[in-house]
Amino acid sequence: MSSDEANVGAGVDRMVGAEPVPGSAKSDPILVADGVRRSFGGLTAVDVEHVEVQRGTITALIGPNGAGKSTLFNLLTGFDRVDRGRWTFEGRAINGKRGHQVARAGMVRTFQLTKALTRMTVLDNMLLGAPGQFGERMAGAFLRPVWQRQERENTARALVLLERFKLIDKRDDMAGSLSGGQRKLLEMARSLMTDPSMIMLDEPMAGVNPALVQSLLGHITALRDEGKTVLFVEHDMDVIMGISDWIVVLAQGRVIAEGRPSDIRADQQVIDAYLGAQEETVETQGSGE
Ligand SMILES: Nc1ncnc2c1ncn2[C@@H]1O[C@H](COP(=O)(O)OP(=O)(O)OP(=O)(O)O)[C@@H](O)[C@H]1O
Repeated sequence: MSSDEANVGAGVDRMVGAEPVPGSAKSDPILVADGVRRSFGGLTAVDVEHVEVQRGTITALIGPNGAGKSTLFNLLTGFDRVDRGRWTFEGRAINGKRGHQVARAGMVRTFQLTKALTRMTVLDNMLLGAPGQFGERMAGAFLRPVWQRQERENTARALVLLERFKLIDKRDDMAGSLSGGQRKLLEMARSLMTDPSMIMLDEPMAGVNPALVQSLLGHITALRDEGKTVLFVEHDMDVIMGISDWIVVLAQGRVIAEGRPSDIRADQQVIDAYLGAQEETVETQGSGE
């Protein structure tokens, strides 16, 4: 099924009124970034003039290798520092905040290389993602009932999420024993421990076997359908075209195009900068076999 069948075919255009041009205004943006710039030595990795992400959509961030996608994710989520730029989340400025503060504000992210702690159990990995963890030692004896209640609530929430992501049978296994795809599921489940309104997924499908791809896709669309906003970086064009409401194309750190999947497919600049290059790569790989 093509994206347009999935999104428009179901009669749902979640991007009503949005113009397919770089920096276009959205009717209900959850994230708005302005003049975000990051250089490494002489290399400008990110130089985004203006971008808005519409609430309650799946927006894909695509672009060739080295386009600046991960760097932009790191900046927006407080895992790297900008040279300049400001951005708001839910109408509040969050530039300058650190990762945990951004998460507390309601925007969480996963990483390209999953950060599951391999020598901890699946359940303990989930609890690490829990909000406001008191330690027993830090809390002191008189606060013990408070943190015990919080721990019970966190564990209950973790178990519900593990059930949802079909990892419940693995809860006492070491995270290191999970397959690549299961680790992606664990990371997604863990990111939901704080009940965020926006989830940023960095290459959620990379290294995932085809059987789990469908399951991950189902989880991503389910999050959107619950009203959460998903921004994801991905290279697999079938996945991108299949689930995205909107696509933002980055090349050399700049937004060169934005639009619905059908706009992006027809955009000559995108084909030249990215899709053409992808096809060439596929052909080259094919001829080498
Ligand atoms: N910590 C760093 N130090 C120096 N250069 C960096 C650093 N992080 C990223 N870069 C450079 O910034 C540019 C953008 O990198 P980034 O990883 O953001 O691209 P990307 O679009 O995510 O690429 P890919 O699709 O390959 O993951 C690249 O040229 C990269 O080499």
